[in-house]
Amino acid sequence: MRIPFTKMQGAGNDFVVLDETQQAYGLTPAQYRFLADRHFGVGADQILSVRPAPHPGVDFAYVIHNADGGEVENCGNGARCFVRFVHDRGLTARRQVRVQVHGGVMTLQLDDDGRVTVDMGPPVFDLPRIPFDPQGLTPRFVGAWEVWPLPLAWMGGMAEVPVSVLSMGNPHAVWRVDDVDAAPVADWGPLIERHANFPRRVNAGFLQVLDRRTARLRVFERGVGETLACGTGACAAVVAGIRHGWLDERVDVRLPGGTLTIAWAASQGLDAPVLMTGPAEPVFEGVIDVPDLP
Ligand SMILES: N[C@H](CCC[C@H](N)C(=O)O)C(=O)O
Repeated sequence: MRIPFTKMQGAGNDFVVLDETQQAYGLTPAQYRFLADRHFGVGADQILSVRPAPHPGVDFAYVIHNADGGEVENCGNGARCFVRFVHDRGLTARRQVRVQVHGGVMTLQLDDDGRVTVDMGPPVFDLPRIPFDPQGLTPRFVGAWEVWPLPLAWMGGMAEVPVSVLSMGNPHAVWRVDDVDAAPVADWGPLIERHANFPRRVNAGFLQVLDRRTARLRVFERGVGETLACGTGACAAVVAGIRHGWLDERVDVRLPGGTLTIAWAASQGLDAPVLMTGPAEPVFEGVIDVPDLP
């Protein structure tokens, strides 16, 4: 099947974007994996599908597949690229669009300077909705909020990682570390991602607080591995930092691929929406023959 696509990136988190507003390609997980493959396909962290609005309350549907072929609930950097894509292709004349994702409805605003602000909706802390199974774990409190001591089997022994858990439509575990450059992202990221207490796996964020308005972050993403940036991960890390009293309500998050600005007015209530601002750039367009893969 010959498919046109647009390659895009948001702070180095990269995507293959497909316009399925006129026709659905009906791709299989193996075909999504092919598109994401950096040697045999186009290469991307996620595949984003633009689809028709499923109901009058939104302008489009937004479907996301990780590089491993699995469909997921949300993608923050992808949302910024989404609105840039639909505007640049003339699928809408509006600079603000609402999209339906598994994780809910988001409002995307294409700013005059080319950056994009996304209303990501409120964070979710209800453990079963993350989902996180606390079985066998006893939390301790930092500030007014739990930290869960996650046991990791490592080098024949047991390590313990203190994580804050929440959902931004997709699951996140955030660990505050002293130095992200020295953090065991490659070794412990996969162990956290697939930990038994996360029934649908989890995105693992490694947060370093520089000051109350500046943080560094590395993310080992569920279904991908370490990426240059993770939008929902930056949101989750700032929410965790604010709840634990480490951060103010507006933070610049420095990721390896770029900086995102996250704002969460927690003083107005935990159901306040999280706002994310950052770049969204097209890289190239192309056409690719996707083999029949069951
Ligand atoms: N790996 C994530 C999906 C993409 C999230 C990330 N690329 C973002 O910008 O939010 C998950 O499995 O939940």
